[in-house]
Formats: sequence, C-alpha cells, structure tokens
Amino acid sequence: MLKVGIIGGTGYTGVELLRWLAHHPQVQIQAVTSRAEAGTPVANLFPNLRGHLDLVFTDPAQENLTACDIVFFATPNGTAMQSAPELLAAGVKVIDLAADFRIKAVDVWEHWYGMKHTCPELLEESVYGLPEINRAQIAKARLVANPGCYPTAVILGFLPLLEAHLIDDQYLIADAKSGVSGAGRKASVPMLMGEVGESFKAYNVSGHRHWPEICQILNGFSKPPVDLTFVPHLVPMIRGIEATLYANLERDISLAEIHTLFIQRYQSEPFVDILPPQSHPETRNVRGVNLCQIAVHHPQQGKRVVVLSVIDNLVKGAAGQAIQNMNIMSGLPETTGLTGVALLP
Ligand SMILES: NC(=O)C1=CN([C@@H]2O[C@H](COP(=O)(O)OP(=O)(O)OC[C@H]3O[C@@H](n4cnc5c(N)ncnc54)[C@H](OP(=O)(O)O)[C@@H]3O)[C@@H](O)[C@H]2O)C=CC1
Ligand SMILES: CC(=O)N[C@@H](CCC(=O)OP(=O)(O)O)C(=O)O
Repeated sequence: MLKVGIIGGTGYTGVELLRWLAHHPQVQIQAVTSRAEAGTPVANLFPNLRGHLDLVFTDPAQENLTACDIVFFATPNGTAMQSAPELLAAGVKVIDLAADFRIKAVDVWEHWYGMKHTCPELLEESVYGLPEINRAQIAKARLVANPGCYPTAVILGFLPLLEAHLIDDQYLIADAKSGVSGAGRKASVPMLMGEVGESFKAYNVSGHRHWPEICQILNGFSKPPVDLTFVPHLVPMIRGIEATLYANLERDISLAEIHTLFIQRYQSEPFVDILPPQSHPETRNVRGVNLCQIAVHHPQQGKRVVVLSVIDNLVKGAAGQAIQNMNIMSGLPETTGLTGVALLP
C-alpha cells in the first residue's frame, strides 16, 4: 500500500483528492492537513465522505510527512516550494497541484507569480505531469508539477496538430471558459453567486499566468516559439472547462484526415477521448471524471481548423491527473482507482 499525505485537504482540489483516494485500492491516506480546520473530522466538513474516510484534519506545521511514500500539495502557489526540498531529501515523492515547479525558467516564474522562488535548483529536475507527453519521465520522477487546468485542455487539443506540423504555430488562439471552482474554495466577492450568476465575462485578457505554461510546453513541438493568444472566461457553472482552439492549416487536408490524426495520437491514452468529427463536446459529459473529450472541425473546408476540448478542472485538470501521475510514479496501472462515468443530467 502507498502511504499518502495531502497538504491542503479543505480546498476544492483537496476534497477531490480525498473523494478519489478514499477508494483507491493501493492507497492508505496517512494525513490530511488544514491550518484552519486542524482537529476537525474530515467527514464533519465534507459529509459526502461520511463512512468513506475516518480521518481528522491536522496542522501542517505539526505534521511529519517523512514516513509517506507520496505527498500531494493541494495548496496555493508558493506553498509546496517551502517544504518540497525536505520531503525529497527524506525520500518522499512530491506532486504539486499548484504551479511552483511548472515553469523551468525561474525569472519567468517569478515574473508571473510575483514572488521569489525558494528552491530554483529543483526546477530542472521537476517533471511536468501531463502523462500524454511525459509518461516515461513521470515514471522516474521524484517531483511532479501537476499541470494547470486550462493548460491541460489547451495543450491536449493543440498537440496532435503541432506534432504533425500541420498548423501555423505563429497564429494560435485558445478561447477558454472555466467554471467557478477553478478559483478555489476560499471566499471572494467576485466569485459570489450574485456576481457570477447569469453573467459571462473574459478576464486577464492582457496576460494570464497559464499563458507561459502553455507556451513552454507547446514550444517543445515548435520552432520558433509559438505565438499564442490565450483568453480565459468565467462562466456561471461550478465544474468544467471548455477550450475552443483555432489554428490555420499549413496544407490542404480533409476533416476525416485530421480526425484520424487525433484518433491515432490518442489511441492508447486511457483518459483522452476523441469524439466523432463535428461533435460538440460538453463539460457535463466529463463532470466528475478523469477525461478530456476532444472534437475537431474544419469549417467551410477553409484554411482554419477548430478543436473543441473539455475537461473537469478538478479532475483531469487537477486531482484526477495528480492520481494518474501517482499511479505512473508508483508503477501501478495508470487507471487504478480512476474509473467512473460522468453524472447526467
Ligand atoms: N481549483 C482548480 O480547478 C484547480 C486548482 N489548481 C491549483 O491547486 C491548488 C489548490 O487549489 P484549490 O483546491 O482550488 O484551492 P483552495 O483555495 O480551495 O484550497 C487551498 C487549500 O490549501 C490550504 N492552505 C492554504 N495556504 C496554506 C499554507 N500556506 N500551507 C498549507 N496549507 C495551506 C487551505 O487550507 P488551510 O488554509 O486551512 O490550511 C486549503 O485546504 C492551487 O495552487 C490551485 O491553483 C490546479 C488546477 C485546477
Ligand atoms: C476560474 C479561475 O479563476 N481559474 C483560475 C485558474 C485555475 C487554477 O487554479 O490555476 P492553476 O491551474 O494554475 O493552479 C484562474 O484563472 O486563476
């Protein structure tokens, strides 16, 4: 059994980790922390876990996690970097759901995250935890940087086209929409029902911190670096991300051929599902499951390809992908404890 610790168990990604790990056949949760709720039984705060978990939140400052095999950080940016070096030195593997180890260039990270990195020496070693591109490195990693939610949806959508050099990498557009759980569980006025409900807006159009993350990964498949415009939006739903991706085709190609390219690229990926051409993926069809559904379009058979990509931000965009990474790092079948069907309606 894998001994697992979770730092930040009261947030949305933390409780999502608990929901999945409570029934993971190879996991024993050793500790789950919260500063504000230390001493509270987990099931008191989250009654959906009653009967599934018999744990009490503990104070991270009092918790010794060096006996764990793996520790998940489901904490704000800038938290995992404070304790990761000590855990790694004790032989504990670390999966950070935040962004501390996602960006390789420390100056870029410090610019976008507005703080000093406390262990830049770990940036080279950390592995970007997107199994669809980095499976072999994840299997050997001690430190995994779980991808951001928007980057997961956007990268998986553009990837087959860039790998096949089918599109102009100097003109990429990602128009993405997220539900409010993407902003976390902490109270904030802009996330109130009265502010978000019955409304729809773009935000951070001039620059969102996921832009350098997406570019860093896409640049691995492009020379020169990609020119990407990324525009996030907030929609009045709780879970889900829909990314509509636009690119210009470099040569004549039919929709059937583009579709075949996607099918072949992801044919052995358990958590990427390519829908029939011209489908319209819906966030509700991936709600609560570790899955990215993608469909391709070729409007008017013109020069533009449009890719639609949906995920649940808390599952394939966070906790589910983190458990997928844990399975790979531990030599377990990748789908262990991660199967399920989305709830409709
Ligand atoms: N929500 C989403 O869709 C996604 C989130 N992420 C990332 O995952 C991380 C967690 O997100 P989310 O669950 O939404 O966040 P929340 O704000 O909902 O939860 C944060 C958790 O971290 C704990 N925490 C806060 N500060 C500290 C600290 N200094 N030391 C230890 N624990 C701390 C909080 O509990 P307490 O204060 O009681 O200790 C709480 O349990 C973030 O970095 C986020 O960017 C990534 C992908 C998607
Ligand atoms: C709707 C909303 O606010 N979404 C968040 C992104 C999600 C997130 O938590 O960011 P990471 O994936 O980098 O951890 C935002 O735009 O800041």
